[in-house]
Order: sequence, then structure tokens, then C-alpha cells
Amino acid sequence: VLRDRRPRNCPPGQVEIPFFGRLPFFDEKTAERLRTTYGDVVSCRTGSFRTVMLFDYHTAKEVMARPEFSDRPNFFSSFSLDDQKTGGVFSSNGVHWQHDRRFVLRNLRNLGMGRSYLEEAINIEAKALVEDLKKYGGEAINYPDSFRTVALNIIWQMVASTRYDLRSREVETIYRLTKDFQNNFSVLSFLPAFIPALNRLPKFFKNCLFGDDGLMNFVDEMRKVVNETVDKHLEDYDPDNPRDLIDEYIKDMKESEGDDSSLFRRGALNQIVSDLFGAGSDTVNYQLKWVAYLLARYPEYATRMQQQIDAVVPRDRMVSLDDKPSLPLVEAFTVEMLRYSSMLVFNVQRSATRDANISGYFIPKGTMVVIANYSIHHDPRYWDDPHKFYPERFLDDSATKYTAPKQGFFAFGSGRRQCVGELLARMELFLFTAAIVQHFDVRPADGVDLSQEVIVNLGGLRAPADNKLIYRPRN
Ligand code: HEM
Repeated sequence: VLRDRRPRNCPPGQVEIPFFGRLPFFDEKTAERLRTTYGDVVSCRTGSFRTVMLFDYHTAKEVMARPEFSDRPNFFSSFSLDDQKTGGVFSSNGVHWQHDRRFVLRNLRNLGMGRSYLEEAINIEAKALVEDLKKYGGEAINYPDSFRTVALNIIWQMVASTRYDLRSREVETIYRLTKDFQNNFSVLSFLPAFIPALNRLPKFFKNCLFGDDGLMNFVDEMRKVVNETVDKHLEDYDPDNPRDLIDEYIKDMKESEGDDSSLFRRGALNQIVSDLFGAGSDTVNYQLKWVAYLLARYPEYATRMQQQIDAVVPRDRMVSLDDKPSLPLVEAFTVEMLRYSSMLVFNVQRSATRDANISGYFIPKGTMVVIANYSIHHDPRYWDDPHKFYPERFLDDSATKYTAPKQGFFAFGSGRRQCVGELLARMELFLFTAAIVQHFDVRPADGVDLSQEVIVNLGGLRAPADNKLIYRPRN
């Protein structure tokens, strides 16, 4: 019990039950309560993990930039598809992370991230999305799977040269398993990660208590998809014609054959592919649900965006990135959507690699560091009327120019582990939002009241609850 106590000069926090700590939480309300009671730096503990939560933007920026807070917690690698559990970008650490992150950034850039020629690929998906939504013929529908497939198609073409038809059966298994996992998800699902001893429970109990099977089935299916994709690339590999990120990796792997110190390994490649599949498609999918929800809830913004688009883009042409300066409200709408939705309630966890100090408090090695993104995005110190959806906050006084947020914005994290897909995600959100607005009036179905914002929280991922919306083609 003594060893388990909160160390001296640790940040303040709730009373902790010895050995167990407190149940993990993933919602913004609990975080806000902690901030109100204990201030901008709060500590809490679940099982063997102590967490420090930061609520102040400037402290968060400074801490995320420090090398001693660049690691992810070890439990992230539990589900790694790498047999050595060290490779990949999202969950890896140290030299393996540096190596794989550098590879991914270089290749995403070479494959068009942030460049206008990727726009063509995004607009092919945008057109496919428009056609898919038209097929519903004005029927009221939940958020369609095509939101996910268009996002998946962009990243999957860069990674594996593969594009799925928006109504293809091939992606259905993955989507079904994701939904099964999400339906069985509860706060308890994460307990074994925090209290490793629970992993020793018999499988039957683990499944009943933590819904283990759903997660494992999903991981197994991902492993199958990734293995098949990489195997096929190895079979067809032509060193003179690398087609995508997997081929580029195979090229480096072949060139370093015989070098035992090389970090180009099949296991690491598998994990990189899986990271990009998940981080590159689910994120944009959930943000597109928010776009649709907010368009239906605030049609006045949709109308104003339509006026801006109609003034510069003929209806038979898709909006392009060159149109951006003429469409400041579209950009302001997507950035306000990122802030307002705060899809990730907390930034992805980091871990202290050594004993450290934050704002004068002692932070023991191994402490998880979490940034309260939702709280920062709704903090009146940085935002006027923070709970109001107000895209104008990102327009200049004449409302003719987009102005980027200067502080208080954390949607893509910060520092050495900042999102590698930010440029890509911003391009996608701008072009997909513009495509939906240009072609549809999005409205709630009869009887659906969007003012009661009902949120589904999946382990810290906030999404609007399924709402029947109508995508009515514009004349
Ligand atoms: C709107 C969509 C997206 C949001 C809101 C988002 C947000 C984030 C956040 C908050 C982090 C953690 C950063 C940190 O620790 O400070 C992250 C990491 C990451 N994101 Fe994104 N992301 C999005 C889209 C994408 C896309 C399209 C890709 C695909 C290329 C991607 C790939 C990654 C990867 C690989 C990491 C891990 C980086 C590392 O640990 O070094 N993300 N993202």
C-alpha cells in the first residue's frame, strides 16, 4: 500500500483505491470535473498506470515537444502485427519509431500528400461519394459506410494501390467486425490494458467481462488483410516500377538484405500498413459523420457555402484546392468542425521515458501523459463562446479570408509525434465537405431533432449518434 501511494509532489487528483486506482474514463465531462476541482495539471491512476492530464494549451504544447514525452505507453504494442512488437509508427518507440515514421512521412509526401496531384484521387472519391449518396434517392439514411470507404480508398491507394467499390463486399467483413467490437465496447474493455494481471483470467471470463473476442476477431481479420496484401506485393514486385508505399518498403528491405542491423523488416512493414489503414480511414470517416451532422443541424452555413461555391465553380466541375481562397467559409467550417467535435477527447497517450517535471510537479518515469483536447477546444481562455458552433471565428473581419487558429487547437496533436496524415486529412475534409455541399441539401429526417446532441463515445472517440438524414440532390 505504501509503495502504491501517490508519489510526493505529484500533481493533485482524486483519492485512489490501493492497487486498483480508479476506473478509466474516456469522456469530456469527467475530465472537466477534474479540471474544475484540481486545476490545469491533474493526476489519476488506473491499475498500474499513473496518468497526468494537462488542460492548459501552452503547457500541453511545451510538454508534447519534449523528447522525454515522445514515447507511447507499452501496452499500445499488445496488438501489434509485428512479431517483434517493435515496428510501426503509431505504437512504436525509440529508434524503430523514428525509422518507420521517417519512412512513412517521406513516402506519403512522394506519393502526393499535401500536393495538388493527390487532389485528383480525392476528387475521384468525392465524385463516387456523390453518386453513392444520389443512389439513396432522397431516402432517410444513417451515416453511410461510403464515408469510410472513400477515406480508406485514398490511403489504401497510396499504400497498396487498391481501391474498393463503395458498395463492395470486400470491405464488409472489416466493417462488420469493427461494428461488432464497437457494439460490445464498454469502459471495462480497456481494464486488462491497465491491470495486466487480468490477462491471466481464463478466456471465457475475459470474454464475458471485457468483450475480448470482438477485439481479437478484429485484430485477426486485420492481420489477414495485411498479410494477404503484403504477400501479393512481394509476388508481383518489380524493382523498376515501385507502385506504392509497400513496394518502396520492399525495395529498401531487399537492398538491406544481409544487414542484420537493418530496421527494414517484414514485421515492421505489416504494422506500418495496419497503422495507416486504421489511422487513415477511421479518423476521416468519423469526421465526415460530424460534417453531415453539422450541415443538417446548421443549414444556414450550408446555404452560405453553396453560394460561395456556386459563384466560382460550375456545377459540372468538382471543387478544387485552387478554389480555396474563394471558399473561406468551407475551410472555416471544416476547421470549426474539428474544434467543435473534438473527435479525440484526449490526445493519443504519451509516456514519460524518465523522471521529469511538469509545471513544478514531479512526474515519475512511466507516467502516461494525456492532453485534454476537448477541454482545450472548449476553454474560454482561448475561445469566445466555446460551446457554440461558429465557423466565423476562423474568418477575418470582412469574412472574406480564412484565418488559422493561433492557439487552443490540438486536433492533430503536437510535437514530435504530431499526426503524420494531417495534410492529407485537411485536403480530404475540405474536398469531401465541398462535394457534399455542392451537390446536396442535407436535412434531418422527419421527427429527428438534431439540437439534442447525442454523442457515442468509443474509448475517447466522440461521434454523433446515428441520425437519419436526407441527402437531397440540389437542382
Ligand atoms: C481528421 C483526421 C485525423 C485526425 C483528427 C488525426 C489525429 C491524430 C492525433 C491526435 C494523433 C496523435 C498525435 C500526438 O501524439 O501528438 C495522430 C497520430 C497519427 N496519425 Fe492522425 N489524424 C487524422 C488523420 C490521419 C490520416 C489520414 C493518417 C494517414 C496517413 C493519419 C496517421 C497518423 C499516424 C500514423 C499517427 C501516429 C504518429 C506517431 O505516433 O508518430 N492520421 N493523429
